Amino acid sequence: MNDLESDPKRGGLRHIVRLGPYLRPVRGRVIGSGAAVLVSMMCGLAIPLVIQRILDGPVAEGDAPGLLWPVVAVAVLGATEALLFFTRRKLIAGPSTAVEADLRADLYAHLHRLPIAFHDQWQSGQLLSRAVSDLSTIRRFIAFAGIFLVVNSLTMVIGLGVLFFLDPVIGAITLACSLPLIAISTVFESRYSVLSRRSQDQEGDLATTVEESALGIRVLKAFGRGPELARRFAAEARELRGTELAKVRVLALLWGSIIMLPELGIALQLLVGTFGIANGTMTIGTLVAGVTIATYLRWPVDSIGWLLAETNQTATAAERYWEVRDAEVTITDPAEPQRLPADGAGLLRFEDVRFAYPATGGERGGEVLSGVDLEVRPGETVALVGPTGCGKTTLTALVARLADVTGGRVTVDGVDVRDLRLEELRAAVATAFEDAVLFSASVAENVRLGAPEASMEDVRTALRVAQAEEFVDALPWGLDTRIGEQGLSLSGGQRQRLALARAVVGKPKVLVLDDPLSALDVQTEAEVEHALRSVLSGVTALVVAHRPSTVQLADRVALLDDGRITAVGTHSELLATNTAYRTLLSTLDDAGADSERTRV
Ligand SMILES: Nc1ncnc2c1ncn2[C@@H]1O[C@H](COP(=O)(O)OP(=O)(O)OP(=O)(O)O)[C@@H](O)[C@H]1O
Repeated sequence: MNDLESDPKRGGLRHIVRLGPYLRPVRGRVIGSGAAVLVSMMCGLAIPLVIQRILDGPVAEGDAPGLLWPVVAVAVLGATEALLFFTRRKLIAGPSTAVEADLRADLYAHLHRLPIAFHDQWQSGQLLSRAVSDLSTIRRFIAFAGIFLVVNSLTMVIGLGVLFFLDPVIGAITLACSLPLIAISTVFESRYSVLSRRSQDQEGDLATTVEESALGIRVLKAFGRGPELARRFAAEARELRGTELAKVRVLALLWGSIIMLPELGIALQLLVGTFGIANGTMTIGTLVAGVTIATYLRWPVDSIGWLLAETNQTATAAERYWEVRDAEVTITDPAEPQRLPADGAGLLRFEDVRFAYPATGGERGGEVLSGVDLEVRPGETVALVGPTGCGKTTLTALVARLADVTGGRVTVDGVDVRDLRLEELRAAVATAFEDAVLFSASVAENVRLGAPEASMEDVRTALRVAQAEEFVDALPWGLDTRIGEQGLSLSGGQRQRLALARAVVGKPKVLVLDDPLSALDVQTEAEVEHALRSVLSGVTALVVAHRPSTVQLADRVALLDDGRITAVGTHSELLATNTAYRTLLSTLDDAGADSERTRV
């Protein structure tokens, strides 16, 4: 999902308006903060009017004692202005960060609910930049740009009104110089919004590159691909720089016009005012007050373009945020959930199961599974074998509903997995993957991800089953040892055994293992499988097998080929009767032997 450029005509503001429900709980403080800054600006506007009175009154008449109250008024107005500015900051800091935190928490929770298919299609860097920099942009808008856009517009209107009241000519000159600014800002806004979206997407791409390089650092180092990646990164960074420079050019053009026009206006006011004073149609106080107000209005007028740019950037950030939040959660609890039978022993069945990946890049995804029928009886271990890419992993993902069948059904104890609440299904079915991902947490916390309520005794039993207790006890803090990002400080075999412990800790009825033993040496693999069998004798297990040794430990073997189960039987039956199985096994043999040689 890259380089989506927003169409300015689509009305980016609606993406900001959709943030409304998040602002509702803090609206009192947001409005209070806006009111504080508006009153503070009004105090600033009032000061030139008092100055007018001073110049045309006590100063013109040489009345020194008459200066006292106007001077006190200026001091009080100045102090109030400063105090209210401070109040604005204090009022808005809490709400803006609270909204940012709520948006971020909801995004994170939504990411967890979204199906694997969503995560397959989105780069993690794009998600990261939306969760971090786009939300910071939204926070800045709530705390600053949003409020000032309203307050500065109001100040402009009120200030112009005061100028017209003071002297219609001075008012008209200021208005004439402000109107072109609004036109220029509108043109600038549409150009800036396209650039702003582009730069935010490019930032996401950069984040993806950094993240993938950090995760794959071993591969990159082993293949000596660091310099090439660095060149690619530099090219991406240059592209982002180009977009940022284009943004600066648009801003520079805008600022040029913004600075020039008000200066021109002040020059004209001085000219007209000097003639007015000479003709006796204007007082010195009125001219000074008019020029001071026009100068005071420069910030509200000047800032409009910049505030519109911030609004644009926020609209883009909000659009990017909602793109993720609007992604459909396709795997949900059923409307009328069923329960698993209390006396169910864990019968797993695939009935005419079909599956096709969603279409990507305009191409329709072909069917990977086209009518799979398979029964794994309670307590039985079935090994799933088949040529590479035939759909073994895909089939295992359907049991715990990491993806949903596109035809047929998967049942556990006779209940369609789609009729179960996800929580109940995932407590009954545990999955361990080929890639043993561990999290930055203690050993115990990593194992407990499989069953958060598990007692310390349950954790120990699971570790024992997975032949992991011994090495965990040898770690510096035993079960409390924090393991590094993705458990990188552990060996591949240790990580696999912890992943196995995590799968069995909840005592599931059905265990789905997607070749989780691939990183173990033959002896440890046999120990783990032996322990798994003896301790969890009541578990139904479907194991994707890439090694003959794994196949031999299963009660039966199912051969998946061309989207269907083409043979089921014991290892020796299939060996004796099925040519395709014999051929496949000889390739597995070779692969197994190769991997053993690699280890030696
Ligand atoms: N997320 C995905 N989107 C589209 N196609 C996919 C996706 N994941 C897998 N496939 C395709 O589906 C087919 C089956 O993949 P799967 O990983 O299930 O095979 P496998 O039998 O487990 O392979 P292996 O033995 O190599 O692990 C392959 O052609 C693969 O390219």
